[in-house]
Amino acid sequence: MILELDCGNSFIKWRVLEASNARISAEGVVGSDDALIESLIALPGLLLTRCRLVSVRALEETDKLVAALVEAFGVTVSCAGSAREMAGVRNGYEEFERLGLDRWLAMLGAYKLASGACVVLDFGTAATADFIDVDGQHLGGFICPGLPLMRNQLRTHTRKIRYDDAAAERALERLSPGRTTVEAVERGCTLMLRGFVLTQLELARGYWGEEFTVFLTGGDADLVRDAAPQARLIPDLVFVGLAMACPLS
Ligand SMILES: Nc1ncnc2c1ncn2[C@@H]1O[C@H](COP(=O)(O)OP(=O)(O)OP(=O)(O)O)[C@@H](O)[C@H]1O
Ligand SMILES: CC(C)(CO)[C@@H](O)C(=O)NCCC(=O)O
Ligand SMILES: [K+]
Repeated sequence: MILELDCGNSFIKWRVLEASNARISAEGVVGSDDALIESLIALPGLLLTRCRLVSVRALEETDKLVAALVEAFGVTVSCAGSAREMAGVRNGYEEFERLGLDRWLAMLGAYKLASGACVVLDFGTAATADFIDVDGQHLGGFICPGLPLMRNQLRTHTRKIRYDDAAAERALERLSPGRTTVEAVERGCTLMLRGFVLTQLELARGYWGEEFTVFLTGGDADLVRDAAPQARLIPDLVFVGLAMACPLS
């Protein structure tokens, strides 16, 4: 069995694949290294042969996680690394190694699935956009605060914005102007993300007319789906790219 990990800034997304047919036999989202190891140990019949991971965390944090995996499961771990070019995609950053690896892998996956010009929109801790031309050239991208960061900035820097997660979820049943604080904040931030999507689509039309594919991914992608009805929602886009960057044969 193969363990795949996407280590973001807030969460670790994990899944276990059968080595023979690449079917997903278990998956989850956890908040810490310890929670990951616990979730995996709890799986009946787990026999890990390999592990591949992508991390946007600090090197020391990633090394610590790798060491914990080796210790707990005796597994060999491959980590995705930066590249100037891979699978037909050319990294557009001035310093290619500075581009976030989650963005890079999502781009590899997107370009493979689209076989043409595409925009990748990822909604996690940060919201990111990346543009890939029909010939695989990465034109660059944008990084903004995602919903969790926007919400937390408001909570942290104001005295009177306080509410719980359940209220936040209820507030998003509609997007009309809020009549309570929680509605005003949750709907306002959601509209910011939708505005972000619309702007990226406008930019893409400027480059390519209607000849491009839009990909949505990340934990909050669902919240912006209405803004891009033509988009392909691919929650595991980073994992698609991870398999390309870290082949196990
Ligand atoms: N099962 C889940 N556990 C945690 N968050 C979830 C879950 N499902 C959806 N989410 C949403 O996903 C968001 C987190 O996004 P995601 O997991 O893509 O990235 P992340 O690890 O926070 O950050 P990064 O962008 O660095 O990968 C949260 O704001 C939350 O609302
Ligand atoms: C932007 C995030 C936080 C999105 O997860 C990640 O891709 C990252 O840390 N990137 C490094 C900076 C950059 O991509 O320019
Ligand atoms: K991510």
